[in-house]
Amino acid sequence: MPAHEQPDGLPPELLNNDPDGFAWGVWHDRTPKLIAQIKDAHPYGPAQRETMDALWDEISTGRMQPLKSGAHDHDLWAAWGVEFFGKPWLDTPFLWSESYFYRRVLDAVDYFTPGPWRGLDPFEPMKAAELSDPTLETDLQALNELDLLPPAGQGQAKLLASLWGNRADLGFRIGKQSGSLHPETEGLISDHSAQLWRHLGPNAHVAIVADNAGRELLADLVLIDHLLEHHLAASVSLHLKPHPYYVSDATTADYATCLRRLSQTSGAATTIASRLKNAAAKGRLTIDTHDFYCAPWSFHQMPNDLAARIKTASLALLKGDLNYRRLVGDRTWPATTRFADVTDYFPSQVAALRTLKSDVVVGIDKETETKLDASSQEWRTDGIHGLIQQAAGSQYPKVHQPKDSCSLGSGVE
Ligand SMILES: O=P(O)(O)OC[C@@]1(O)O[C@H](CO)[C@@H](O)[C@@H]1O
Repeated sequence: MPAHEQPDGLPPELLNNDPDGFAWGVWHDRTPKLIAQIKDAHPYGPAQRETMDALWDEISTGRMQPLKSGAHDHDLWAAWGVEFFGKPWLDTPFLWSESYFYRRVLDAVDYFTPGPWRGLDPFEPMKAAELSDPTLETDLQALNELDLLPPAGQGQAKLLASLWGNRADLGFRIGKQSGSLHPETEGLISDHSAQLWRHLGPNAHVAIVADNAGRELLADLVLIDHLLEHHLAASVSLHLKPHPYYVSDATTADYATCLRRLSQTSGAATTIASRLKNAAAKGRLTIDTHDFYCAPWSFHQMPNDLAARIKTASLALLKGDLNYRRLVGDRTWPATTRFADVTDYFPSQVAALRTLKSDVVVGIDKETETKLDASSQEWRTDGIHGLIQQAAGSQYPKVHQPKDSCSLGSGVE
């Protein structure tokens, strides 16, 4: 057995404690800046500020603590965190601990606590700033020219816009220069888009598991409209986060805001917004969510009720880096591992649209990997490279089986 493999045949999970790993920078550089930004963004009182500071102390010098005892989901997290609580944050898995960090931020700012701060999205000012960026108007006006292309060309352009919209992730930009943006296909290191389109048609039901609000969600909405308008889908369900997460992840409130923003730009954007509202009114565009979308586990542990809903889709389109980590497992997979091999447990046909922003990647051919490794680029994490991957089917042997689906406790749908 190769040295990097675990006895169960899976490569090890990515942890936080590798100074050369991507997670190291997240905890040492990005997290303190993010905590400072949240404190700056709202007129929080001393208790909330002290809790935020205490969280940073705990992460940087202490051991991971459970949620405060009054939290509605205290018991759930107590069970989920049993093997991690009491350990230094750096010695825990990257996927698990990052998710828990966002849960602790909501605790610190009283997001779930009955009282005046309940429901205030700590990341809202950062999301709003993106939607008021003056360059956004020009980008939305460009939709008018797109209308002049033949439908297939429009579709491909909108698919790529939805992919590259994922570059605009706000959490990722903290502490980084915004990289030079490549138009269209430059930077695309794996492209199964031709295969993806084959799953679509007048009777298709598409589930889009969204990632970020702002520019990315706007691009997703434009793509959804295209699918519905051009008979590439009979219906689309847009899966959003049930509460704020990973800074810019899209919630229902963000969806409503993005639709409003679309309708504020005259021409094609307004037309798209009104078609989408119409599709929503007719039940062709539905919104879905589940607490599991903010749980710290990979999709192998997707609860049965969510899996049953996803299973109705002809194709599930998973957006972004975090959904990719959860789909393939946040592990040290060799980059040449077949995408189909690590995703065939998923309840439906699945495609990933992802800008690479963390260490994990699969489905890259050897030649491409060698070329990228030889370049001076940090191609796995620089937020510039992207992929569109789709498993051709389940003709490959399963590399691993789904684990037992996770329990979300009582009171959760
Ligand atoms: O899912 P997204 O929005 O594309 O990316 C989320 C992300 O920015 O957050 C993590 C770092 O905090 C990384 O996994 C990833 O780069």
